[in-house]
Amino acid sequence: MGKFFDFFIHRYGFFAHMINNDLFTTPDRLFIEQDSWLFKGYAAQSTAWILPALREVLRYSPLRQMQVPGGHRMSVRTSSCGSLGWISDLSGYRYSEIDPMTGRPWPEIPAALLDLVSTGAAAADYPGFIPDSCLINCYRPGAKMGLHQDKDEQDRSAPIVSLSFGLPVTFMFGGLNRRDPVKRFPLEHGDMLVWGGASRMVYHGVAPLAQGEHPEIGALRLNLTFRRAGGEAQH
Ligand SMILES: O=C(O)CCC(=O)C(=O)O
Ligand SMILES: [Fe+2]
Repeated sequence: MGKFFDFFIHRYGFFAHMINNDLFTTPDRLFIEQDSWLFKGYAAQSTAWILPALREVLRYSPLRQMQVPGGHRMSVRTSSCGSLGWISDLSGYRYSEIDPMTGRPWPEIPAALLDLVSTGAAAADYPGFIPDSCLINCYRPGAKMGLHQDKDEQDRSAPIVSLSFGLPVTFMFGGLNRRDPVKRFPLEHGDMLVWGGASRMVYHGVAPLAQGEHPEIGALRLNLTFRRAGGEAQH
């Protein structure tokens, strides 16, 4: 009865939450795995302010294809905002306070996005989540991200909150070992995926993006991944 019971408890919890919160655009959250939830269309009605804010961030710290330690470049174009940004180069993966492309600190995470994400995390039972890093991933058709764990963060008690916009993609949600079975489900425009707790270190990735044209975003998928990368002292 485990999952069935869980479903009812969380369903009830969700509606209780909704009464006090009108930010939600869809009245549901879907159980993915222990401590992990999918909120369909959570941010779909917020693109009128999210996209201009993002454009501003990317004017300051542009998208680029980072080099991985093996030498080739990622198919995904990335940038960051927040006090720490995720970077990759020949010497490895890590977080940096400075954008290596501009030599300046990363731009701030727009305040309204912080609010949206903290509210979303709370609805997934992670109250008080304040990310210090937002990785911006931009996929063109064909771009993908292989199965990996997010393990460059110091504070693994915090969840990961991910918002997707534009073209749909197949998300792969595995287990704690690379060979564990992988659940596959679509991430579509406005979806929010929150994972943490017992699932914080799961292997995950996205399948190659299929061709298409999204009415608002064009032939792209944008993914914003909010994390707590530094220790408690980082804000
Ligand atoms: O694009 C996505 O949905 C996943 C991104 C991701 O896993 C990462 O940036 O670490
Ligand atoms: Fe990841």
